[in-house]
Amino acid sequence: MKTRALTKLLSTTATPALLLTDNSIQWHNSAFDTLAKPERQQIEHWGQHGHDELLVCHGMLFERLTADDHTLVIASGHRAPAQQRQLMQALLPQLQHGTDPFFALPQILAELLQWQSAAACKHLHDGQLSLVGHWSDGQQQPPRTLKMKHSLAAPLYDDAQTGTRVQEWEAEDTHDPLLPEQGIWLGQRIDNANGQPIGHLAVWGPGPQTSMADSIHLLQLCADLVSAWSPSAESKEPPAASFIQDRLTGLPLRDALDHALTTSEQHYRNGKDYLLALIDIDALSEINTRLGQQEGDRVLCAFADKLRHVCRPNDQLFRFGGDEFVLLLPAGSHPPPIMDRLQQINRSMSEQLGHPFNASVGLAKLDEVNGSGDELLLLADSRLQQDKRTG
Ligand SMILES: Nc1nc2c(ncn2[C@@H]2O[C@H](COP(=O)(O)OP(=O)(O)OP(=O)(O)O)[C@@H](O)[C@H]2O)c(=O)[nH]1
Repeated sequence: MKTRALTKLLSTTATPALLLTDNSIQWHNSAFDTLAKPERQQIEHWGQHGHDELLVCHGMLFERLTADDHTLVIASGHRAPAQQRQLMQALLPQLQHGTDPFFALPQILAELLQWQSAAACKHLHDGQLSLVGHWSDGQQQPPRTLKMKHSLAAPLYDDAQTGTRVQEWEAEDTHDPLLPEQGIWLGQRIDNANGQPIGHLAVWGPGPQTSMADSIHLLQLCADLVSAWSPSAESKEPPAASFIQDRLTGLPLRDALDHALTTSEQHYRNGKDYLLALIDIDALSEINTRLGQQEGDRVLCAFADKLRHVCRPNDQLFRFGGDEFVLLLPAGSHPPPIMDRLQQINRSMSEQLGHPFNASVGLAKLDEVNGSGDELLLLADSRLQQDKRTG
């Protein structure tokens, strides 16, 4: 069990959580601290030695999840403990493997709450939504960009007070391209730690097979989890979006990358490592000449969109120059499978464009260059040139 991922995820949730390793307390969140001492002792003792499967304490229901030498004790409330447990069991392994929660959650939510469809969107610039995860009729659907004004979710972003919205619709009421003729839609906005909307979750279909209250409850819990997982909860760095963005792709540019590299150098000195991927579209000049500048622009935008979709909350993406992009990713003990993801993007770009597409890549880690951001870029560039030569 990756305890660091777990503790990060649960640190800001409002319900108490406690992690025991070899039967002694390794970590607890601040909600656990707010309980009276006898209650804390009761929960700890039950976590270590209790025979009952569940514990009711302080009006909450506590459950244990055990793996290897670790026991995670979490309060789940009375309403939907089994669903919360299933949610965590489905979501945590995906997060530990570096899957973006926006990609993973729709399938989990649709199956758990038995809705026909579910989606998770990130809020982009210029009134656009990036549909990252979309589960419909038992299948994962491809990611795409949507116009906010056509989405039933638009009021969630207009009115900061209303984070949750339920709506019945009929075909004539909406231009939302995701929705069938009629049904019920439930949406939940996701705010970051500063209260700014970063996206939303939605489920829809003929109606919930389980109770609507359970669906609302679980969507709200997921929004809290995604918010806790997002980088702004712990980082005081200005987001890349505070730099001027590229007008074509909406991505931050070279100055934002320079800033991010300086920040990475500082984190490196505190023991964190980073992986940089320098990515260059092959033969864009040929596409421009053969198919026109507009097609070249379309290729750049589509590629930027696809790269955006594979970014996890802590990953950063930049347009580095004409046809070059940079992905800067925190690199823990399990490096993200970035080569696999880029190969998938190459394949889906070729399918989408109807002509062959390839982007070459050079990868380098900060610890290979003793923590120097400039040298990190140089090393990634020399590997990119090598990749171009060898194909
Ligand atoms: N359509 C379009 N083209 C661009 C833009 N920015 C740069 N380019 C083009 O990208 C091409 C980059 O040229 P090169 O660096 O030689 O790259 P390439 O043709 O992709 O060739 P290789 O990278 O060697 O495979 C040039 O033709 C630029 O005009 C843009 O915003 N839109």
